[in-house]
Amino acid sequence: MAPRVLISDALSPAALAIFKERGVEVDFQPALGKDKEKLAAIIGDYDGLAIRSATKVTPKILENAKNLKVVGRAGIGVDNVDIPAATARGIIVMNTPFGNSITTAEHAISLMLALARQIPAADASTQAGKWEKNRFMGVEITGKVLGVIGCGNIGAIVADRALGLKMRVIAFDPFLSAERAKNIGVEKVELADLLARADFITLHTPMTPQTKNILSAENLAKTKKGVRIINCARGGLVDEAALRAALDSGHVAGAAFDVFVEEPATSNVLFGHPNMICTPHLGASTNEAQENVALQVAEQIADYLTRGAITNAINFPNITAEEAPKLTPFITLAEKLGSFAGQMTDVGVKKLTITYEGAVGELKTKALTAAALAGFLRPMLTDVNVVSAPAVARERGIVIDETVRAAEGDYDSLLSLSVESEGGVFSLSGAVFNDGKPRVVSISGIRAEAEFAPSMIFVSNADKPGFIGRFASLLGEAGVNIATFALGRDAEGGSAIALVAIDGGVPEKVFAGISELPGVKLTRALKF
Ligand SMILES: NC(=O)C1=CN([C@@H]2O[C@H](COP(=O)(O)OP(=O)(O)OC[C@H]3O[C@@H](n4cnc5c(N)ncnc54)[C@H](O)[C@@H]3O)[C@@H](O)[C@H]2O)C=CC1
Ligand SMILES: O=C(O)CCC(=O)C(=O)O
Repeated sequence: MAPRVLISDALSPAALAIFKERGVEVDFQPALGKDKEKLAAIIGDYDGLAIRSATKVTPKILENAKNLKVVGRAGIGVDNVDIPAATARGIIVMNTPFGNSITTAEHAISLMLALARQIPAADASTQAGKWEKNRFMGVEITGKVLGVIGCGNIGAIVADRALGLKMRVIAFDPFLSAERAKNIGVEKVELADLLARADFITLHTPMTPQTKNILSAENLAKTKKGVRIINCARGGLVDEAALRAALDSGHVAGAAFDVFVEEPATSNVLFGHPNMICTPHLGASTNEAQENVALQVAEQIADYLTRGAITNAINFPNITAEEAPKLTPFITLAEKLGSFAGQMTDVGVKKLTITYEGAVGELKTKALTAAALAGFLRPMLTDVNVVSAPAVARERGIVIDETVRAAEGDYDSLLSLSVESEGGVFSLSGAVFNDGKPRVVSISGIRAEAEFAPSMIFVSNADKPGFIGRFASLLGEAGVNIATFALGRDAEGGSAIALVAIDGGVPEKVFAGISELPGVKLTRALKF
């Protein structure tokens, strides 16, 4: 059945064509994002959801999203998606990090120029027939200092355009390297320096606990008198009430905001001030940017739903369409080894060590580790998948150790798992054979090669004559058909293992009988 995607925001129709071309069924309901109840009622029917900023992907929506595999944000900020809740449900969240950056940077520059020359107020006055030539004295921007707070994609484009306008650009961004600052022609400064020196301040950070109210009353007081402030990033980076007071006192000469603490902003403490310019979150609103992000999000969602490729996911590593087929057998192997280890573990888990030997170490090991964790946790928890497993393991205090090393043994690629629990250590290794099928190749350090089968019995026993015969007869007498039988031992008369694939399940009585066979140390019925 073709995957189904719902577009619940005003996305460019360009997205529809992409989905259709890629064999994805699509429902375009651009007003639905604003109707939480209706969205919650129908979201269960879809595999993918494409949004802009009006749709709020809340835990309540996600609870109803029984089939949802991916949320794609046609834009940058994903603060309208509850990422932890989506991750916990195994839903990939993607954005389109570059498609609207130029457009948003241009909006910031437009607002800066509009502020410098009071264009909106001058326009209103002129069209009202007032011709107030003396009222609108502006400031020149050439030679002025622009302080950029947050110099990532958009901040760097704003800096580039401002340098073209002959401004001097200083930037505060703790994650901006000195080399990158040099390359883009900005002076990297501390926040206090920026506040003291900037004639214009423009904000381009995400909203985080560190950036919330980064322009607080205290920091606004440290700015140069007559500073002008532009916010095209997120409402709440500037304390709105404190800014209103600073505008009223004349300390801040003007401000231009595209974003507000509460959106849609139909009333706001900043509204009505003569030196305030406001736009309704228009940063990304150009035909070019909307076409870019719509095409990109549709490609990304379709790629994931039809080919397993992951691009620009916030909560999972990227996997290209070329990598996906190479990775798939190892994902299966990692999941099966994890599941085997999970079914062998019934006491508190302390640590999981995953070792990649040889060529497999060059693949996306983060994705493989996530698959192994999902397999491992699934016997203990329902509803865990490769997206949610790392977060679930972290939540449970399980230490994850990932090691990559060169091939040492007989396999080009070997994946090993070792579980340290209150009951001791259990380890196993596996490989993908030339037929593309994953096999377990050793258990607790004992070599035994076996394909995974839906129903298996694992036995660890003392290597004594007669055990195999008794074990096989017990199964035979109970009418349990053996499909494959793998054996191994560490030394003659030492420890031995048997991994047996059977047709159908293991009756409870048979299982109890195996446990009672002489020499049996441990037995488990396994399902894959
Ligand atoms: N108004 C609109 O319509 C649009 C708004 N945006 C918003 O613009 C903002 C920037 O987007 P991008 O440049 O694409 O993001 P980005 O991730 O490329 O850049 C953000 C920068 O902020 C820096 N940063 C993080 N914490 C910081 C801190 N405590 N102090 C100073 N800098 C810090 C990061 O190091 C990074 O360089 C985002 O909030 C995004 O949601 C993006 C597109 C459209
Ligand atoms: O989709 C929009 O209009 C808003 C864009 C935005 O804020 C973002 O991409 O972060």
